[in-house]
Amino acid sequence: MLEIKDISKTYDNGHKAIKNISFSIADGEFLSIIGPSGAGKSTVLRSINQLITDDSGQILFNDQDIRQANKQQLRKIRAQIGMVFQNYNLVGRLSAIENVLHGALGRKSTISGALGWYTLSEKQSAAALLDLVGLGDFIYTRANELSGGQMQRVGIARALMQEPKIILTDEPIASLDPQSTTVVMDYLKKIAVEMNITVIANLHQVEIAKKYSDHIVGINNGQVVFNGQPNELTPAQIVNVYGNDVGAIE
Ligand SMILES: Nc1ncnc2c1ncn2[C@@H]1O[C@H](COP(=O)(O)OP(=O)(O)OP(=O)(O)O)[C@@H](O)[C@H]1O
Repeated sequence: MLEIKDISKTYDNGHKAIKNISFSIADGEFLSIIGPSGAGKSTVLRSINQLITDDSGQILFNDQDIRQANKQQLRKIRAQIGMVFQNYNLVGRLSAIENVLHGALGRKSTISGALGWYTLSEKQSAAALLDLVGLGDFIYTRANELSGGQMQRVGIARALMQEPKIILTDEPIASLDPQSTTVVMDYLKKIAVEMNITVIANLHQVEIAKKYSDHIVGINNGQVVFNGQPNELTPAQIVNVYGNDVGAIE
């Protein structure tokens, strides 16, 4: 269970990016954050694993306030939060399985991680995760020889290698064609449903958010203007979230 309580963030240039944001997320829930460009979606996501520090509020992860965690506690919390990136963040010259194994680094000693020493069981897990995302035939393919959709599935397998409780993903499908979008979203959904991993995704396309989410939070100008189930997101609510940024709605 993750509870975001009243978080606000003003960047160093004085811009108030988010204001008193609150919402909560149940375990295994697929939550989408929607809103126009610049609304504050990435700021919220970055707050959750404290890539930026908020000015005020609480972020409770299983009742522990992430904002109050010391370095060691934060490392433990971050180990439970996997990230899936818009631009995949893979090492192109390394194979799919080597990229997935990088997901285990947080649990290894610095030396064995730096030397790329992985146990047989870690290698077996990485191969099984690639199989899970439909890439069993591409284990030894170099990442830069994969399609965008396949690279994103490697990114998902790498996040899973971390054995996370939560996956955070900022625009995971922004660089993908419609067919790859469906495949990647289907796998993210499967992870939430079958592995009970909470998925929090910033999404630009409302229809995709409605199709895949259990719960949607709409942000406009740094504030929550919608917090509910997809079927509660009526056309009027969508206008409320996007204002005049109609292009984003389609
Ligand atoms: N490091 C920063 N310093 C100053 N202002 C920032 C910084 N990062 C973001 N902002 C500003 O804060 C606001 C919210 O940004 P954020 O990236 O969270 O929005 P977003 O909803 O994710 O937008 P997009 O959909 O375009 O990615 C924007 O006005 C942005 O310009």
